[in-house]
Amino acid sequence: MKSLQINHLQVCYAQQTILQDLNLQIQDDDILCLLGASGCGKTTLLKAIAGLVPLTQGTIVLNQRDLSQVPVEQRKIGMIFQDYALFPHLTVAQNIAFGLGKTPKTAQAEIVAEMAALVQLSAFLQRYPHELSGGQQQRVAIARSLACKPDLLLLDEPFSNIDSQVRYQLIEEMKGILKQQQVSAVFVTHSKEEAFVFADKLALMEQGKIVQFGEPVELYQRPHSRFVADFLGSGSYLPCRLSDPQTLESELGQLRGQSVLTLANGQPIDRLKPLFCLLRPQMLQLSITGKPNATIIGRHFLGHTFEYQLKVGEQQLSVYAQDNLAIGRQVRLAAQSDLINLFH
Ligand SMILES: Nc1ncnc2c1ncn2[C@@H]1O[C@H](COP(=O)(O)OP(=O)(O)OP(=O)(O)O)[C@@H](O)[C@H]1O
Repeated sequence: MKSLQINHLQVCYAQQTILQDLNLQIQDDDILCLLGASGCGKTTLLKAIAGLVPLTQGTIVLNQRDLSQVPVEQRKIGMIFQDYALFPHLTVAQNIAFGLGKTPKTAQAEIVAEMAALVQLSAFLQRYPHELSGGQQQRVAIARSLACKPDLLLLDEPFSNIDSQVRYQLIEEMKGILKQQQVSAVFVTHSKEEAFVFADKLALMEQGKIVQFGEPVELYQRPHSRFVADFLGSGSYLPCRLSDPQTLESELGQLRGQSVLTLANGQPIDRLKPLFCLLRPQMLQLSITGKPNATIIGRHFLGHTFEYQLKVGEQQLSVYAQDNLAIGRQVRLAAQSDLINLFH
């Protein structure tokens, strides 16, 4: 079975610990995203997997092979950077063929043709990198990496230089190509939107540690901490209290869980501590009928919808709504209760 396993990894630069006790596992052709704030150690983790920085502790195992003693060039790992790192004096065909030195020339030509077709650049084989768009250059970089049949592809902010208009189309294409070629990938990004579109698995990092790992939808809908909740999307924390093990009381009325309520991290609720319920804007419904319980105190027009800031008691909440409503208007706000995330 294909897999990447990282166990108790520690990496230090000089006296500073950058990654500590980091554990991670992906399987088959999963695409893993490393997401986190600047300086949290994402690139360092990529470099550790590639063999470009030494490990202080721990192991990295790729397809049951411990990489500890395996030199960079024998790891069967491809790397793609945000600046594509193409050779400017080589054509597209020569760039794609670059890593195929030992392969006979006729086989090289076949692989180049196959890879160029895969990334839809068959008509561009004789061009030089400066004659290509950013997206096309990135496709060449991917074709060059895949030509060597890697076991794993590492991508460091691969889409950050791509125009936002074509970025998501390129991401979809790249995802399709990696799935077709059955190649696992680990990629780094600052953008949660890119992570949601490209990743099968998401590892959210904070100060050299993975704070939550899982499918993107799982992290978004079931964040284990406020840090994860806030990193992945906007939301407000509504004070509430437990009236029975399955029911919450708040300024928005009652919220009822499908089973006994716990904190978002699975720990039991401490009834002596203040309790807050995470409410994403899309979990709230604003209505102009019904008994008002909220006042509009701010609004932004987003094109496809409005985002309103509402005051509910002493609390401020954000909500999306289609209606064009004035600041100061009293409205009725209700919360959807099937996704309750509670924090102290
Ligand atoms: N060669 C180095 N020597 C010493 N410290 C380094 C070195 N490279 C990176 N660091 C430090 O290690 C920490 C993690 O850096 P890293 O590049 O892995 O972060 P990152 O999450 O990829 O950040 P960004 O999103 O800004 O690229 C930072 O504090 C950085 O200053």
